[in-house]
Parts: sequence; structure tokens; C-alpha cells
Amino acid sequence: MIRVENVCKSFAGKPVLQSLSFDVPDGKITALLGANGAGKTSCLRIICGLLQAESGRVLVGGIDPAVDPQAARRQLGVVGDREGLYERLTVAEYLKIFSQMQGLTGANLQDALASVREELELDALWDRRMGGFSQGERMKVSLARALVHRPPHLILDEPTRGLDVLAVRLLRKTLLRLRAAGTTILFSSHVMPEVAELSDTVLVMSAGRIVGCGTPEALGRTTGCESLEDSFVALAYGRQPAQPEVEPA
Ligand SMILES: Nc1ncnc2c1ncn2[C@@H]1O[C@H](COP(=O)(O)OP(=O)(O)OP(=O)(O)O)[C@@H](O)[C@H]1O
Repeated sequence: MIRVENVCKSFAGKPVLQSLSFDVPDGKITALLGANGAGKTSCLRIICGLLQAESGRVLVGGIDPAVDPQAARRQLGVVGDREGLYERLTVAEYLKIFSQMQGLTGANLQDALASVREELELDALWDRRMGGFSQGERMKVSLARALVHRPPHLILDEPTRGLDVLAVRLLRKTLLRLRAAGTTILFSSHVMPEVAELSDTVLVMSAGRIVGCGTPEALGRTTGCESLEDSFVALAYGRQPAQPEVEPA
């Protein structure tokens, strides 16, 4: 489980996360929604130990990344903005280094590499240097890096941004397979059909707070809206969904 407890964060005196609290249940897919600037990336970065909260705490599998970052890192796989791949390395070299950093050696290391290579259909990329990789190719490598040590928790920040249909399908299939194997998944997205299809639970953020939490159906019942998109608009912006225009009689 991932637990976020009363987390506060400001940038240049402007509050971005305001006593933010939520739980991400084990073995489920949870989506984090919010308007641009709502604080999703800041929140995910704090969970990953990449950003320090001013107050409150985060627990990943019972471990606080601010207290024991190394142990928390073993609990987590992270797919961030897909930048920062080492352009001069091949995929094989890059994933080997990350596996070693996660403590994998010998036969375990070879098995882990072979497993992500097959699972993410990386054969054609395996021995290519990563300079000039497309968005989809970068996503595959980022996902492989996140999964190579088989972490119990996976965090993804807008994972389908810039991907084509086949890349989105591969990602979706991978997330569903990971959930079936018991992985706890938290991802942010602006793509409502994808969120409605994949998520067990949806968290809606507005101005650094959770303003809605539940299954897509439960959010629909709370807001009286039929689609997740309308529920999101009602919760995040406090607005009723647009009504269809009616011709005057
Ligand atoms: N390093 C930083 N320095 C200053 N301000 C920052 C920094 N990181 C984030 N912010 C600000 O904090 C707010 C929340 O940003 P954040 O990236 O967390 O939002 P988001 O919900 O992920 O947005 P988006 O959907 O546009 O990616 C924004 O106003 C942003 O400008």
C-alpha cells in the first residue's frame, strides 16, 4: 500500500499540496486526476523520494522514503517524464546498470533482463543506442527500467502522453498483467477513457487536495454525471457538465 498523510508542499511561498492525504490500495490500479497545475507530479515526486515534503509523510509498503530512501526505492518502480535516458548506451547496457543498482547479480540479473525484454517486446531495440529514440521507444525503456527489479509498487506520471495506439495497447496490457500479479499501481493521466477503463479507484485532485475518491461509477453517483469526464469536471472545477442545447419550440 502507498499512504500519503497530510503532505504539504509550497514553491516560492505558494502552496501546491495542502494537507494532502490518500491511500493507494494493494493490488489495484489507482488513477490520479487533476487539472494542469493541480499538484499531481509534485505529489508523485514526493512519493518517489525525489522531492521533500514540508510536513506530513509518505509510506510505500510501510517505508518512508524520506527516512530510508534506498529501502523505499526497492519497493518502487517509477515511470517519469522519459527524459534522462543515457543516449550513448544501448538498451541492454542501460537496463543492466539499473538492475545492478537494484542489487541484482549473476543469474538473477540475466533472468530479470530476459524477462523485461520479452514482456515489453524489446528485441528490436535491445542493442540500439538510445539517442534519437521515439516517445514510444522511450516509454518502453522507462517501463522496463521501472519493472526490472519486480517492485511491488509502480508509479507512472502521464504514461500514455505522446504514444501511438499500439504503444498505448502494450502499456495497458502490461498494467493489467501487473495488477493480476498483485502489483499496486498509481498513475496520473488526463485521458478519461483510459482512466475509466483501467482504474479500480480514481482520485481527483484540485489545488493540492483530494476532492473526489472512488470507483468511476461511484464518482458518477456522487456527482449525478454519466461519464467520468463529466464527474471530473464537476469535482475538479465545481461545474455542472455542459447540457445539450435544446432548440426553442
Ligand atoms: N520546481 C518547481 N518550482 C516552482 N514551481 C513548481 C515546481 N514544480 C511545480 N511547481 C508548480 O507547482 C504547481 C503544481 O505543479 P505540478 O507539476 O505538480 O502539477 P500537475 O498537476 O502535475 O500539472 P500538469 O497536469 O500540468 O502536469 C504548478 O503551479 C507548478 O508551476
